[in-house]
Amino acid sequence: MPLASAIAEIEDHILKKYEIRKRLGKGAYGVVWKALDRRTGEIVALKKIFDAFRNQTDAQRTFREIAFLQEFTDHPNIVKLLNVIKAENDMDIYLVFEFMETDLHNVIKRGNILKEVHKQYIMYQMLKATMYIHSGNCVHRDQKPSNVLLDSDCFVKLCDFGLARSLSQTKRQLQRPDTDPALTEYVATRWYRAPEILLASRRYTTGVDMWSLGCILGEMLLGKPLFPGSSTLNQIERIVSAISPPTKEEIASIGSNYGASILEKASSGRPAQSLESILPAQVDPNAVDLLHRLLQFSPDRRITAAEALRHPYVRRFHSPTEEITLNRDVAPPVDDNSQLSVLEYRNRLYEMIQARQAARRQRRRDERRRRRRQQQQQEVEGQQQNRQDDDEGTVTEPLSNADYDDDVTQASVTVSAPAVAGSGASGRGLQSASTRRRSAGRASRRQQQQVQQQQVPSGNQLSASSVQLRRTIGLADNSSTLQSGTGNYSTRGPTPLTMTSSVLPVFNGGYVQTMNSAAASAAALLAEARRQQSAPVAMETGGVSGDGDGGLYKPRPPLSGKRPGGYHIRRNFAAPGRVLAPAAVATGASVDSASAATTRRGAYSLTASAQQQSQRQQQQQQQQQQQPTQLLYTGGRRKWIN
Ligand SMILES: Nc1ncnc2c1ncn2[C@@H]1O[C@H](COP(=O)(O)OP(=O)(O)OP(=O)(O)O)[C@@H](O)[C@H]1O
Repeated sequence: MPLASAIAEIEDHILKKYEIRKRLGKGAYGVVWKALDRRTGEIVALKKIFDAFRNQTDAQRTFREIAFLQEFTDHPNIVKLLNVIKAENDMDIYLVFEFMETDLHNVIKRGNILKEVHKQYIMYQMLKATMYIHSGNCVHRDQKPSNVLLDSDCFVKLCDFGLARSLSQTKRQLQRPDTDPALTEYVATRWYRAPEILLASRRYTTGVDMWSLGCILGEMLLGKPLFPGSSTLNQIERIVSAISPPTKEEIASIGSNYGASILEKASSGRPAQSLESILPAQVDPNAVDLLHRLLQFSPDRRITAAEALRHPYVRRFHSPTEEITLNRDVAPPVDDNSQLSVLEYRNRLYEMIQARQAARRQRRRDERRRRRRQQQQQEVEGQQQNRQDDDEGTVTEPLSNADYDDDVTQASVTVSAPAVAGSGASGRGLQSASTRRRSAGRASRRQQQQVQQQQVPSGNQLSASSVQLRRTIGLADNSSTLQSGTGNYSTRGPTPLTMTSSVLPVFNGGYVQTMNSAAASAAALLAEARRQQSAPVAMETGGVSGDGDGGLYKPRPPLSGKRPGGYHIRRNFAAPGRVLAPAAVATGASVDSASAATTRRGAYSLTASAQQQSQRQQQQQQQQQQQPTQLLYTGGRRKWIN
């Protein structure tokens, strides 16, 4: 559809806020566009749900989608709803989401793009999101490749919660004698529908999502849908011909005579195959094993998301600290079982929108106040320090640290050159230690101010969904080894934030502590930025081994050719205790040896020598050789190339 006619579908008050860039996709309920938020410069996905309150079912679906998205907003693998805007005609609704570059359906369709490591990483992230939803006693019920959004780093976000349901509310409903069976029926996409749903069982569990995940895994392995049934009967036929046949007890447990008779009919049709015979011969045996465990006829036998996260297929990504759960039942504010009138749903939704707007305004006010206070405080501190420096005499220029700079420029993100006070051994030791410390401190403050004064870049320079972390680090040294340091972090984007982490004195071999502290500061800043912006923010930092960013990295399969190295920048930080320095990631070494490696690196930055430099270059070359197969992502949707 040409952009002009797309724009004609969008109301003026929306166009004032968002500049439409292109159409991204269309589902049964809405059209999604890529758009620029004119206020923040952020690129977003704008979904228009047409006639959102056409009837009770649609009104309930719209309400549920928004309610569940709000509940699950804290999970990194679930798409974030940034805004909900009502239409002037009171019929449509606009949802604003963080933007993702493509979806899994499009990627699979392009053929041969996903390497094994990508499939594993996608499954891992899907399992994480699913475990989170299930831990809130909810089911998504519509997992399929087009609802798996992806970016060029192979980062996954699950979307479309229009069919999500709370199992605690469903359980209460089933206990009621007057239960209307129609309420438990739903129309998820057939190819990903679990057998119990196809067979009209009224007892559904989190197992329905696990089945869909099996179908998604099968589709990634096969390169096309695993069970593309043309009707409900044909769907069941395809399933029973490929998986182990259900036992009599399993059939009886469906609790539906209709289901049992359909199953009988389907089983007598097609000749039995096996999953292995459908899949290509060279498929990873771990993938086949996980597939078998997901595609069990009986939901009780199906592997759970929590169990699957420990499966060998996703082992290389398994990280318990990142596999978070919700320790409460999630339920939408209107009980799923009490159907309201169309008007009631609409009014409840409008109330929700107003409450969100008020909360956002308040957050902005608080943020402005906080920034003003912070600025005043920094000015006072700066004046005090300058007075103190002047009292003490000599002012010298900060020492540069070219080595450190070298390291930093390897990464693709902005990292300011640090001011590092060197030891005598560095050959720059003519100044006194106290002068060096003062000048480094002054330079660090100056840099911090420069970072704060940075203009917020416009949306095309920086996607605000990926607020960049700028980092300056000043290391003060008073012996030949690294002893203490501070890391200054700041985010850029709609609401720039800064933070300084003071690192407790550490000793040679204790560099991990520095890294832990850096990770903790970065994580705290990220949380704060998220809180203040009610928007998805991520931080990025760069560097290589020993730059104090431990814990911010994670091995991940690069889908993008943009960043070198066998590790990728981490968007959501693990608990500070978990340190995975790039050196360790690249070599598969443990944290202890990462610590040792980074300590050497720390010492190196202070005592540069040609020999160490060549050692480091060799190490970098090795790291580059070890990186997994890379894909080039040339930007834009559907532009994935090998
Ligand atoms: N945040 C996003 N960023 C980029 N593309 C998106 C985003 N959200 C949705 N899309 C694209 O739009 C398509 C439709 O979105 P969505 O599934 O939310 O619509 P729907 O009408 O609810 O679909 P369905 O027919 O599956 O119910 C997705 O498959 C995806 O390609």
